[in-house]
Order: sequence, then C-alpha cells, then structure tokens
Amino acid sequence: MKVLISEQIAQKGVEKLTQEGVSVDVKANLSRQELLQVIGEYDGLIVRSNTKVNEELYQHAPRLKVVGRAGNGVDNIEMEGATKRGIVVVNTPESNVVSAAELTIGLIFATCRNIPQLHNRLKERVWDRAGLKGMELQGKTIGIVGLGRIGSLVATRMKSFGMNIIAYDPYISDARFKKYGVEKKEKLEELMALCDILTVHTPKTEETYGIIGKEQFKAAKKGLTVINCARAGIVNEEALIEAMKEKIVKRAGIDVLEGEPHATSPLLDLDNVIVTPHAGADTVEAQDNVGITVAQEVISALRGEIVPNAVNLPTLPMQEFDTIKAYLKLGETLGKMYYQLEKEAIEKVEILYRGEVAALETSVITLAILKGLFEPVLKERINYVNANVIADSRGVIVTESKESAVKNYLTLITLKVTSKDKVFTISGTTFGIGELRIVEINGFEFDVNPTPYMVVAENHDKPGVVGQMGTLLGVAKVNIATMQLGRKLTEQQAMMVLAVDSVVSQETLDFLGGVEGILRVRFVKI
Ligand SMILES: NC(=O)C1=CN([C@@H]2O[C@H](COP(=O)(O)OP(=O)(O)OC[C@H]3O[C@@H](n4cnc5c(N)ncnc54)[C@H](O)[C@@H]3O)[C@@H](O)[C@H]2O)C=CC1
Ligand SMILES: O=C(O)C(=O)COP(=O)(O)O
Repeated sequence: MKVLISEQIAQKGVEKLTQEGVSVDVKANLSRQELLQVIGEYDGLIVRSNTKVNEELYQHAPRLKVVGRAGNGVDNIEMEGATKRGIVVVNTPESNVVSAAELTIGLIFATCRNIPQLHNRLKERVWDRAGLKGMELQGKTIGIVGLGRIGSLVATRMKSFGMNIIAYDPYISDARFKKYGVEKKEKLEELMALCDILTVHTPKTEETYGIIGKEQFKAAKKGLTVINCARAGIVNEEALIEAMKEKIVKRAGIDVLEGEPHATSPLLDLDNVIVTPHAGADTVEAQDNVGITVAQEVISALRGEIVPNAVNLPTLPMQEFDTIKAYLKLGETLGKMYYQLEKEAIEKVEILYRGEVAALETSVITLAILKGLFEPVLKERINYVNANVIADSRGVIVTESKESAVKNYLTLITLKVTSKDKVFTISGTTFGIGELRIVEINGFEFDVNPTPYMVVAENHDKPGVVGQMGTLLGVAKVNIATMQLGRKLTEQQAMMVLAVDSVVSQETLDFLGGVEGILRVRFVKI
C-alpha cells in the first residue's frame, strides 16, 4: 500500500505508517500539476488544510481508497465524489482543538493589548506606548458563535478572566449551554449587540459562510473586537473592513484568510488587525496527536476496517464500537450468502433488527449487509462508504426496522431479500466475544458457525442422502468440519450446511447435485 503525504505532518505519524508496512512518500512542496501527475500511484492521501481534494483530483486517482485529513475541518475535501467512489475520508476532530482554542485566546490578548504593535515599536528601538491603550477583559462580554469543541474550550477558559460568556448555536441543547455556564442567545443579532469580543467557531458550511456580514455588524456594539480562528469567510472580509472603517469594529485577530495560502486580503494591511497564517493547530502537541491519529485511521481504512472517525460514514459512538464490530461481521456474512445461494437480481432488501441490536446505531450494520450482498457480484469497488450509493444506483429499495423484543435469542438480525420471483430470508445472531451464528435460511432453522468454506444443499428429508454427501466429499478429499441440518417436517424438505476445510470444485458439486434426493447444492465462500 502506498500513501502520499502532501503537507507536513508529524514525523511520529510517518513512522507509524512505515512501521505498519505502508510505503510512504512525504512530498509537501508539490505543485497542483505535480500532485495530479503522481496521485494515480497511491492508495492513500494525507492532507492538511491546503490541499484541495476535489473531483479533478479523484479523476486522477483510480487507486485511492482513503483520504486522511490530518486535522479537523474537512471543507477542503469534496465528500460526494469520495463517497460515490468508495473513498473513505477520515479526520482527527479532537486532536488539535486545545491548540485552536489557545490560539484564539492568544489572539484575544494580542488584539486587546496591542501586543504585536508594541513589540514592533520596541524592536525598532522606539519606547512608546502612546495610542496603543488596551482593553481589560474582566467584566466584558465575549460572544461565541458555535459552542462545539473549540467554542466550549474558549468559553471555559475565558470565564477565568472574569468575562461574561454568551453564545449563539441553534444546533445544540440547552443542557450544553448550562454545562459550560454559557448564556444562550436565540438570535445572532442579540449576541452582536451585547458582546465586546466576538469569536466564531463553526465549521464552514453554506449556512455559516458569511454568517457575520454587513447586517450583523450593523447590530454590533461599537468598539467590537472580532476573532476568527475557524475558517476564512465565516466573517465576511469586506464587511469586516467596512465595519472597521466605520469604527464599529476596533480590532480583529484573524488566523484564516480567503485565498490562503496566497491570501491578498486588504486586512493584511490594517494595523489593528493581527494575523497569523492558519497557525491554530500548529503546536508540537497538536501535530503529534494529529499525525499519530491520522496514521492509525489511514492504516485501518486501507485494511478495509471501519474507522470510527470516518467523515462519510454514520457517526459511531466509541463506546458502541466494540459491540458493533461483531454485528458488522455478522451483517456482512449474512449479506455475502445471498448471491452465492441465489442467482436472482435483488429488488428489495428488508432488514429487521430485533433484541439488543435494535438499541444500537444500526445504519452502519445495514452498510455492512449491503457491502456483503453486492461483493460477490460487483466488479465495482464496494465498501462501507459507497454501499448505500451502489444499492441506490441499482434501484434496490433498502428498508430497516427494529423491534426490541425477540423470541429465543437476545439479539437477531433478519435479512429478507426480494427478487422478481422469490423471497429469500436469512437470520443470524451473536454471542460471547464476537461469536456469530446463522440460525435460519429460508425458514430452515439451525445453529451454524459460519466458516470460510461451506457447502449448502437442499434435499428431500429421507434416509441416505446425508450419508452419500459425506461419502462423495470424502472421495473428493474434502474434509467436513461440522454439519448442521435444518428440517421442515411438513414439507419433508431439509437444508444441510457443511463447514468444509477446503474449496469444493465445480466437478464435485456436480456429483453432489446428482445424488438422489438432492435438490440443489451450492458452495459458499465467506
Ligand atoms: N485555525 C485552525 O487551525 C483550526 C480551525 N478549526 C476550525 O474551527 C472550527 C470549529 O471546530 P470545532 O469546534 O471542532 O467544531 P465542532 O463541530 O465541534 O463545533 C462547531 C459548532 O458550530 C455549530 N454551528 C454549526 N452551524 C452553525 C450556525 N449556523 N450558527 C451557529 N452555530 C453553528 C455547531 O452546532 C457546533 O456546535 C471549524 O471551522 C474548524 O475547521 C479547527 C482546528 C484548527
Ligand atoms: O484542523 C483544522 O481544521 C485546521 O484548520 C488546521 O489546519 P492545518 O492542518 O494546520 O492546515
């Protein structure tokens, strides 16, 4: 596996990848053209905020399986193109938030006390404080837009300076405001009118891009300090410059600029604007964290494992991850059986989650089932990321339902696949530490431990059939590990599932199919 790292990440991250046998190229100074030329050789790409991972890049990257964002914001990565190609996008959302919060606070002090300007004067050997009086924080109000990971870190820290903390974030619960001792403002304009310092900590989305613009500055308290350590454009640059000219905004601290890293904003020329070149995450601690975490995630994604921080997958609570892993394996196994037992094109997939599994985040188990279902027949790459897209593009209707009660089992997944003329069902359960059992196929009940190679046969339920199967497999030198028989007494039919130690040839399957009483034989590989 080859991974390209297109921006500088911590050496510890690079080492982690190489220790795991990944071949790594760190090429932090490639031009766009050079990047497009080489990306085709790689299975993985690790970026920070400067590399635009978009349709153009995907088209040059037929091998790409994972994009690792060594950091938090993923606004430089086009998600739809990745998802439809089955490319996993992972990030490290927790790893650099303390550093970003601390730079925010650094910029608050730098702007409110004019530290860079005073520093510059003195470096020029001018001992002069005139015209650079600062503003004390104690008793002032800070308005936070976006009370997520970084916003809440800023809130708790600024409290210790005796500030009043207010915030605007319509997407979080009142309990979260309470937890951080922050006063909730329902309207952004209300927050603007009250705060002495405004700091934004939202992701860059269609809704937040320009959320602080002309109208909001009109509502602002005069003499405002503006901090943007989130993403360029969340505070509209033109509106900010205008508000500074009108003396509504007195000073600003900006870590992110439009057009970065080639920013040409006039903000760069204003004395009362303190700027840093997107340095929020640039600490030794954050970069070590980010580098190691992204390396681990990229390794997991390259191995085809599910990654809890995958951005284009349902969010998995870490505490559920271990429990869900067994269900993912079960779901994929149940799915894989279908096209090996039936040849009819799927029209509808109904998944019923019963018992303990019903309480979990099942959408990701559904992805595993779909991945399993299509894997035996699809030439296209199918994985957790694009399983939904592929089912949809093939016109397959997928439904999920849940019941908390279940008879005889603690937990049960049933998959019902409808094709033009048939309905196929298969059910499975888990127990212990990741033990799987298939407990039903098409109404035949048993207790099968799914193994890599299995022979599944349907037969008339009469004496002698099972014995002949055993004999013929013996002649073909196929060792039987276990055998399970499910019967429908009223129909005098049975289904045999034999776990075998090796692949069974088509010739042997034909012999088995010829045994009197055998209706159908299939070989299944898990
Ligand atoms: N300057 C730097 O180097 C760094 C910048 N960042 C950026 O900081 C920002 C915040 O990151 P996190 O705190 O980790 O994100 P987060 O996802 O934990 O929090 C974002 C908050 O914004 C809120 N939000 C979303 N839309 C909103 C709207 N329209 N109005 C008000 N609130 C809204 C969400 O409800 C959420 O609570 C991101 O843009 C991220 O990319 C992150 C790390 C380093
Ligand atoms: O993690 C983030 O969202 C950041 O903005 C940090 O960006 P960087 O990795 O330092 O280019």
